[in-house]
Amino acid sequence: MASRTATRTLARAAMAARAPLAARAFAAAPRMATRFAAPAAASFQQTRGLKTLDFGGSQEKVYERSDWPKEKVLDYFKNDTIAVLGYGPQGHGQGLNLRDNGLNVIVGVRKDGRSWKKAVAEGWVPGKNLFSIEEAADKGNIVLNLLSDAAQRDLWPTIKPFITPGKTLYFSHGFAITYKDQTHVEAPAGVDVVLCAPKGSGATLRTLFLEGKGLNSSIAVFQDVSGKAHERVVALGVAIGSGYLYETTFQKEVYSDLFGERGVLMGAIQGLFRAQYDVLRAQGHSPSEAFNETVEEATQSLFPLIGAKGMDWMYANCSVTAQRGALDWHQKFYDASLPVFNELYESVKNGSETKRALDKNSQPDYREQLEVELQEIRDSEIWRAGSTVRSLRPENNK
Ligand SMILES: NC(=O)C1=CN([C@@H]2O[C@H](COP(=O)(O)OP(=O)(O)OC[C@H]3O[C@@H](n4cnc5c(N)ncnc54)[C@H](OP(=O)(O)O)[C@@H]3O)[C@@H](O)[C@H]2O)C=CC1
Ligand SMILES: CC(=O)[C@](C)(O)C(=O)O
Ligand SMILES: [Mg+2]
Ligand SMILES: [Mg+2]
Repeated sequence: MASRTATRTLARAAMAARAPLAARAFAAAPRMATRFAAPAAASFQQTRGLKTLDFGGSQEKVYERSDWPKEKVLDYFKNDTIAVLGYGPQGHGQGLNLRDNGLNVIVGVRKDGRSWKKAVAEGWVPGKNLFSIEEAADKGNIVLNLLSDAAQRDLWPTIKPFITPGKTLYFSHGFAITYKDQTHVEAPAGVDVVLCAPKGSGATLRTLFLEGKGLNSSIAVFQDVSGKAHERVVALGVAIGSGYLYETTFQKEVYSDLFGERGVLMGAIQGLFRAQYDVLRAQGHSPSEAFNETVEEATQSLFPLIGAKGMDWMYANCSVTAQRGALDWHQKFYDASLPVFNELYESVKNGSETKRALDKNSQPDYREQLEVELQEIRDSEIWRAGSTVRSLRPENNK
């Protein structure tokens, strides 16, 4: 019921949005698009670093790292030991960025596992700043729980005794706390519980930091015992290498994140690429043509234009033939996918997605199982064709 009402509401919103879109005569040539480009978001208040900005008509607060220069961050955390539990993509990115920022940071992972070896290879020293999960949780007064979400459930009874009053417990996902009926992770008494969720891969968090840039992250406070939880999570967000921070709640973060990664960011794009490629192949196009027209042109040419200046900018840099056709067809794709997105959101909200992630990713061979499916993707024609196409990029072909 609820999802049907939501579908109807969204469909109505879509109808309302359609008219002005058509009327806006999107046939703008590139130079027109530049002239009529929307003004940069207006800033209404600015206490250095904190701004209220207009996001498409809604006012939201964002925090920028300009309010937290390196010396201030160093001073702020001078008496703290930051323990990073887990060394997956986020443990790696956040841990190394904290270390390079000069903070007192230690890593906790299970001894001699894959993460332990990776941490040693990246300069963490056993007994100095690399410990078992229990030892690190004990030594740290700010504990960054960056274990896999399934391990956060399974190891909570082990970690909990070390999260004593006065400490700060930090997550990069609202998963464990929001779905506490499934994870049994309850905020411990006397502890600040905060979230800073980088909106991108840990690898990108690291590479952007090294380039002097920053990934955006969302922040939230679930439990504020010290009265300083908000300030501390902003400082931590900056210290791990975020560019700017926007506010959310644990629940909003986990709903949107699980939805987005299953949707456009990963699952939906994989499905769309595959469907288009299969039609082209069935109609007699060669693998290289099908791949180029589906993936290579998207990632190498058109999608970066969306990233640079928005959807209308990508349109404006394509032929008017392409613009006319894509504007006409986009609605059909919207209509076809809207019910799937609604079904997905419902599946996130009712706990089915988290239940499956917890069940699957707590199996002893979960990584091998995932790898089997990744290998199937790698072995499929589309991605084998892609490998050859990538090898032909001049920069890969020296
Ligand atoms: N990947 C990303 O870029 C993003 C992730 N997040 C969130 O950040 C958190 C960390 O995710 P991510 O960095 O991807 O890490 P992973 O999900 O890949 O988890 C990796 C860590 O969990 C450890 N682990 C898994 N199972 C166990 C176990 N049974 N006992 C002990 N350790 C275990 C692994 O250790 P070992 O190697 O020893 O198995 C490894 O150090 C999650 O909450 C995730 O949702 C948020 C934003 C983006
Ligand atoms: C990279 C990221 O933010 C994801 C896709 O949500 C995740 O890895 O969980
Ligand atoms: Mg995410
Ligand atoms: Mg995620």
